[in-house]
Amino acid sequence: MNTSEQEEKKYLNQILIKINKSIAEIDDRVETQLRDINEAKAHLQEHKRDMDHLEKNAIRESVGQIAMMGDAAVSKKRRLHRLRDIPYFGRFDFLQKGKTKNSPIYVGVHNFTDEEKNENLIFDWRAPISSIFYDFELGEAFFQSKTDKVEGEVTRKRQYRIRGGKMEYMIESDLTIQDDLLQKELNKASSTKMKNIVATIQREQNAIIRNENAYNLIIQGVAGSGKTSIALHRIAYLLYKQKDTISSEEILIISPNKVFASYISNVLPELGEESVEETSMEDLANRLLEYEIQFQGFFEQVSELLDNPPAALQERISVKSGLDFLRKMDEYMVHLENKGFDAQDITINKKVIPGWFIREKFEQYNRFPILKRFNEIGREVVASVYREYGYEITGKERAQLQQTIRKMFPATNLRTLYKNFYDWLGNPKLLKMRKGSQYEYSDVYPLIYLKYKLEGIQPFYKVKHLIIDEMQDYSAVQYQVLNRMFTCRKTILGDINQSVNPFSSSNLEVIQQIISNSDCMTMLKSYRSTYEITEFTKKIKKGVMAEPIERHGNQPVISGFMSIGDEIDQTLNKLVQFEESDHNSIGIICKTQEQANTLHTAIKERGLSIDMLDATSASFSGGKVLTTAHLAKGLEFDQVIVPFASNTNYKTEADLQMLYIACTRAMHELNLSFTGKLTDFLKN
Ligand SMILES: Nc1ncnc2c1ncn2[C@@H]1O[C@H](COP(=O)(O)OP(=O)(O)OP(=O)(O)O)[C@@H](O)[C@H]1O
Repeated sequence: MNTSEQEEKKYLNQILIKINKSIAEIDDRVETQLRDINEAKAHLQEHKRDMDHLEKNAIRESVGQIAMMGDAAVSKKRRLHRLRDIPYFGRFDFLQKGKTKNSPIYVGVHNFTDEEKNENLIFDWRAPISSIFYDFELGEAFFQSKTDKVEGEVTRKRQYRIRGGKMEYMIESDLTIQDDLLQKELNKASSTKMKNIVATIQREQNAIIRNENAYNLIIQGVAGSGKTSIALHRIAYLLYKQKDTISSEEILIISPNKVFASYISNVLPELGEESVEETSMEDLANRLLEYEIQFQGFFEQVSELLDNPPAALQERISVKSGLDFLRKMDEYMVHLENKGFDAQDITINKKVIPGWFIREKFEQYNRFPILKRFNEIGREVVASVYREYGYEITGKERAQLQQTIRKMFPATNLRTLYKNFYDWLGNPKLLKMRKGSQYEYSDVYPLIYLKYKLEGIQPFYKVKHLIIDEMQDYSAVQYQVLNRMFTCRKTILGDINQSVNPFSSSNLEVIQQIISNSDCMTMLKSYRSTYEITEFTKKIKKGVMAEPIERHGNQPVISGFMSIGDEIDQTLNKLVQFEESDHNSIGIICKTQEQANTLHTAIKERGLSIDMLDATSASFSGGKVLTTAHLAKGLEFDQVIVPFASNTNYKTEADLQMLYIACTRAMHELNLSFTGKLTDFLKN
């Protein structure tokens, strides 16, 4: 039963031998299959002339089948290679009620079966029985099998750290075990890509990952609570549990930007699943608007708001993001329906088609969006002229007819109708175009909503599960559009305290109001930062309920300077010191891109290097990074420096959010600096 560590190591070696044997068997099998394919192809080539159609097809089919078996073997081999590195990370001994013999259950990233003995040696972390590992300590326990609740007792529990097939350590379970391994994991320096947390998933996180009952699941979690990690593990879980009904191509993630997407890109492959498609609200908008409309990006909108925004801009943004605005748009649609279409008599070849007939057809086709009705009305007119007068309308007359019908409606162009909407609203100033006929970002989703109403847009039926990260950054209008475009199940996650645009953000109530049939789960424990950093950030945003993990480090330091030059100098010194530290990454996080640019120039002048992230960046490489709070959202660094924390730089509600986001990116160390007076947000 592998009681001692020595026995565990011996057992590990036996497992590795079996895994290696399986790999060798697959290699043999693939080699044979390859030979079979080549022989079949050669045979086909040689005897092509003597074969009939059916014989040729039979050979091609069998080559296809062997190739498919080959593909399956390759992916199995990939899984075995992963197991060879880390075969398992946990074990528990479960004595099922009514049985006398308990069996050790080893839990790993994948299943592994001894095919000769037909014995499961490693259980996939997503298997029903593996939930015991996450949900229970020693004592009574149960799991839900496909059909029953299976009860029993956990008599032993262990966790292992195995890397490269070598056991680095093993922890025997008592009640605090989870914390021991978790502490070790969290103490580690950051990595360039987000890691899987499969060995240390916490109970409340497990409940979210395995929640299959909720049709839509909304997760509000404090900074660093593992929302993104959990969402990715949930995808892996659903792909495993519902493999007959959902595949990775049918899952879509809406994430804030390409940098973030690159940062999280390793988690699913590490868990043995294919990556899933990722998009952003802007990419999606372009798709829905068929790339025909130019608009400002979200990043630019946020930048404008951080730079003394005019009150009118703030008003335009907040008006256009609320549910009331949508109601107005719906009223406008009713107005267009009732009063917009001005049906008139039409004369074709001296034959009159009365206006009432045209109106009747307009109303009869009300299951079509308005702009899609005109062709139908035209068809009806053609048929009726033939029926009533026995006259067949010519091609030219037909084109003329269509044009006449279209003219009965104020416009058929989305842009014009959108503009008309503001005139109808009695507030034309609410629409302000940017240079080059570019729309403001706040107009993009209202435009899509109007397009949907006027022309109809086909929903993305192929997507069977939609994940929306950073939910707080999307407006009610955006949720309405998403809800119509994606009729599938959704997992929506975010943190209202990390909104980068307070004028258009959505809180939980708004989201729940729009995404009906949703369950909400809250995560309060914060895993990313040390106790000291989490407590510090809680003072910046009062009322945040984050519970810090008991992992201690240095107190955050705030340094004041007499001149900006001195402040920049110290920032550069810190960058030099970082090279000698144990840390893998440092993030210098500014409020605005302009400030980041200033620092970048100073860094280069000093002959130092740093990776600057801006709105055009597409990947995250860790190490030394200079960026803005907006782009740093979702990322994390061993050490964070927040420069320019003065009362002139951080003074508005939007600034406060940025400061909070910047500070919560720090895992182990946080330094802030200012010139002149410290921002009030840091005085407590
Ligand atoms: N159970 C866990 N075991 C180990 N590490 C964990 C666990 N939960 C979270 N973490 C770590 O905490 C950090 C934060 O996780 P993640 O980025 O998923 O949180 P988040 O809630 O999305 O954060 P934010 O909203 O602040 O961007 C990551 O380093 C992640 O690996």
